[in-house]
Amino acid sequence: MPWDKHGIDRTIELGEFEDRPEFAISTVRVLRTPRLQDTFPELDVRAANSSQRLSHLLKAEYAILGDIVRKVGHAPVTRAYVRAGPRPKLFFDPRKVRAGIMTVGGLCPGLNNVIRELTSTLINVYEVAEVLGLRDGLWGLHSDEPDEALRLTLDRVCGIHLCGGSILGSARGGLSPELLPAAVEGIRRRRLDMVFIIGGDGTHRAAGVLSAALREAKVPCAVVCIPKTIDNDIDIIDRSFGFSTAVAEALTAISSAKTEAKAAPGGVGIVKLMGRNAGFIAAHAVLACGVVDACLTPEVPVVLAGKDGLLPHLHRTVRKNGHAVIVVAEGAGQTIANSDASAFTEAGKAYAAALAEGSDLATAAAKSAVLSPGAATGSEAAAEGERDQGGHAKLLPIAKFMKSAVEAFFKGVDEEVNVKLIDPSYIIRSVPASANDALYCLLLGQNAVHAAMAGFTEISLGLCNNRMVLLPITAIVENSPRVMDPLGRTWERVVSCTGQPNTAERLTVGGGAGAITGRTIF
Ligand SMILES: Nc1ncnc2c1ncn2[C@@H]1O[C@H](COP(=O)(O)OP(=O)(O)OP(=O)(O)O)[C@@H](O)[C@H]1O
Ligand SMILES: O=P(O)(O)OC[C@H]1O[C@](O)(CO)[C@@H](O)[C@@H]1O
Repeated sequence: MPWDKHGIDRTIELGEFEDRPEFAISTVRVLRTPRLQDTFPELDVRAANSSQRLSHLLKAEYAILGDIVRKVGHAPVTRAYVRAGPRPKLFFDPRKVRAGIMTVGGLCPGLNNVIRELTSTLINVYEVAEVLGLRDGLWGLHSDEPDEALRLTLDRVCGIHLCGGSILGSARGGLSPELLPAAVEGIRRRRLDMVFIIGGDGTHRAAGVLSAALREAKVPCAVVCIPKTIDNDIDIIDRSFGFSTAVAEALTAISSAKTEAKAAPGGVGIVKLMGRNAGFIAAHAVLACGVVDACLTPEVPVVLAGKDGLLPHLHRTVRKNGHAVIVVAEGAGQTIANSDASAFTEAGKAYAAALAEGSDLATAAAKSAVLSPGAATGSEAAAEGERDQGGHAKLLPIAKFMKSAVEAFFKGVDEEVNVKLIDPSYIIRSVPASANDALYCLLLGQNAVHAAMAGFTEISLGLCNNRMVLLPITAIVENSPRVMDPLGRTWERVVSCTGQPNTAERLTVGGGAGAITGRTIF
């Protein structure tokens, strides 16, 4: 059957590209992926991949194009990535391989799936000598527990993916400059040929530092990262595993908020979701459930009063529907989160007075921009305050602030409001992976092992245009954590779904008179 059996929309002749050079690709540059062979050519065993379980061995030149969409003005040079998969030649002799696995950072649905798949691919496909599960993130490199206590076997990993969490434990910290030499020594002492480090952007940075130190110390150990974060803030890849499970779990909380808000007079449900720098979880949950009236994310300024004010929008929504639901990402509005919420009573009074005088809703909203200086200034405390082991600033409680601000505003309007704050918190990331994420984890685990066995190092991997590719860690960390484009299509969809005022453009021009904005804090 010919490939065009269903008919074709149009044919673009190459000649057309010649006339329209802005669409043409003349050069494809495949991103270089480091290999141990470059540093340790003398150790390259160049063994034929003789696994009985593999029949599709990839040729070195297989690559996946990075830019699928071609826009006017795109450079004629495009990126491509090395395709992941089993290679015909191995750097290591599988029977001698000793491998280590670690999970680093916060939990994420699917961690156990990846641990199980790494272990079973190493044992079943390559029949390696030893697989060790190092405990408590990067701290595992410093532990002197005997290998027997850490050994991962097929029995040990059987069924672990049915539970959330990580059987190895997960932690932040463990690779400060003072700890780095001991971490390298830990790898040398255990004679590890490859370490699989499952973690987020911070972990990738740590893995880059560790790889460089291993190279310098002449330790021939492959470092392969597997990107993990429910925040979906790792650059280049289509998505990180666990993200869609977390979004699905968030829908349960939003649905409860809707039910609670509907049942109470003047009900307003607020759901707080994770997302320190990036609002992907909040935005995707809002789009997926379709019952939310306002979404606050770190990327888009939070404007509470005035023409584009969220509070007048909520009042309108409650008046029209009897209730409203708000989703707040934890990193949103950090410059206002500890300002004086009671000041919004004045905003509510001014808004109500304008309505009573016969102003239309837009004019009344504009008049609500009457605020005490305490509310308008906010605070930068989140950037300066306490930090966790990963160096992240402890966030200010934006969801609680929103609850107080809504209550204060409705008090000023003199209307009843019942605000219910739901914080599903760690629930969304401690659940087992969905089927979709489980499948993704399987592909990641298998391909990570294939890459390490072939000698790739200082790399990560993931889906790129729906194909599994290998990526240098340096390329991953360059623009991670990534954030949602406030002027992009996802945010536009959120605004059209919620009906909230779009305050995104203020990111570039700063807050207008009377507007309260919460800028992004990185
Ligand atoms: N530049 C760096 N150099 C050395 N180690 C680092 C570096 N950045 C991060 N790390 C280490 O990696 C650990 C994990 O990083 P981080 O806490 O940012 O979590 P993460 O990997 O981004 O995962 P999550 O998405 O759960 O936050 C840190 O606790 C720290 O020990
Ligand atoms: O409290 P912990 O474990 O540091 O994790 C919180 C952070 O982890 C993340 O979920 C990323 O995994 C962030 O959204 C959140 O701020």
